[in-house]
Amino acid sequence: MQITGKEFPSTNSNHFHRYLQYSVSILSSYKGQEPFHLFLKKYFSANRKHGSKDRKLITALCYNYFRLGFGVSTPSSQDENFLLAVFLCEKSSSLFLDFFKPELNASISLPLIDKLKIVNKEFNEEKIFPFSDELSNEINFRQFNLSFLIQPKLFIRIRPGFREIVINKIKHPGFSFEQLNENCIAFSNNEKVSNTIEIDKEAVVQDYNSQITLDFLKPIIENEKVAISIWDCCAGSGGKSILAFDLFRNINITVSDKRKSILENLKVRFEEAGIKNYNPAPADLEKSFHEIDQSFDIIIADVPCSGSGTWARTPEQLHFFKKDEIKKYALLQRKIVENALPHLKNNGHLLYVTCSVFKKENEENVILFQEKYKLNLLKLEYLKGYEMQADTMFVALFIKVECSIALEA
Ligand SMILES: C[S@@+](CC[C@H](N)C(=O)[O-])C[C@H]1O[C@@H](n2cnc3c(N)ncnc32)[C@H](O)[C@@H]1O
Repeated sequence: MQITGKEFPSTNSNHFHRYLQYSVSILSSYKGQEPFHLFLKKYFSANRKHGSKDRKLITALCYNYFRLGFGVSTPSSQDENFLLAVFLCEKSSSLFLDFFKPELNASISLPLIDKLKIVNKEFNEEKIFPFSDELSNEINFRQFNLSFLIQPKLFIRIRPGFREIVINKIKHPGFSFEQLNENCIAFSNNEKVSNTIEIDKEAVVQDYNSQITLDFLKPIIENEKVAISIWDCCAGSGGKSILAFDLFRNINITVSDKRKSILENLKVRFEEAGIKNYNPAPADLEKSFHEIDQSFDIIIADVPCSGSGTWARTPEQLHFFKKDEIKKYALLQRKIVENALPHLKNNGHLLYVTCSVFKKENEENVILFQEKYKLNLLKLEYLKGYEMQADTMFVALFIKVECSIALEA
């Protein structure tokens, strides 16, 4: 959403002031208790006075504000910070900014690097992300910080057999899109692709890097003559499992998750996707569990995590995430892997995935898995989304060399 100001019902100065007041008041009542988009949805349904243009503008003002993270150097009023955020995060001339700060609006279309020089007394981009001491050394700190000032793209993955149909559909209504590889299309985040494409049947909405998380499994599965058994043990609504079905024909898949409700979503998505042959089972891997009594060739552990590699999509997390949660996630991830491992065959593979940039959840867990669980690390990689308006993910592939944890009877 661009705040050009053309969308304002009038250019009356009262209007501009009111938008700022609404946004300040919304942010003062938001304490990070739920994702900001859900909070806004509730606010707008309780405040019917805001029409659709108001809603878009207030939403954009608030998200831009969150994008500043901890970068504001000098104490200034919240109004000033909202205007600074419009200047840094928007790309084209804004009547709104022009009203309050015409001198900044005159430079709004400059490259980000030049805009940062203009406001270098008020804003330090190296302070946007507040957890630098927890960040993996693999992540380029400056680029990662700058990525928060730019809204990530929306990505879809075209499903097998639907390429022509999807490309024709998105060409016709004049969507602006970029084809990144055979199956991956990027849109600006405002494009309403779900009105045009049959989501989950023809294409899935899936981040660019999420689309390549299973590439490490290709050499293991592709040349196998017999069917490979896979357990997607934190399956959520099934993004990785649908990807596995689309990539590999010779697999049997079991999906589980702690939340029964998300498995219901998975079932709906699988139905849309035409996937019938799978075993669903709720299983909380933090505890010992009895719902799964089989051993698998491959376990995909796309574990719950801080999500810090996706915070450019949810920049409110920069303000509300608590550092001590990183350790809690790292411990939960260990527990999940520990409880899943007895169900991995000897010489079977564990694919460990997070969307975190924190070393505790990634490299440090990888070290622990090797030492404590006798897994051999084959490969690891950060899939760096901050360079391309996508999510950043971490993937590590292990092989189980000996049965160190016995399967419960
Ligand atoms: C990163 S999400 C999975 C995303 C999913 N694989 C996808 O690609 O769409 C992590 C999932 O782990 C699940 N989870 C959290 N705690 C768990 C636990 N103790 N046992 C099993 N699953 C858990 C969450 O419900 C969530 O759906």
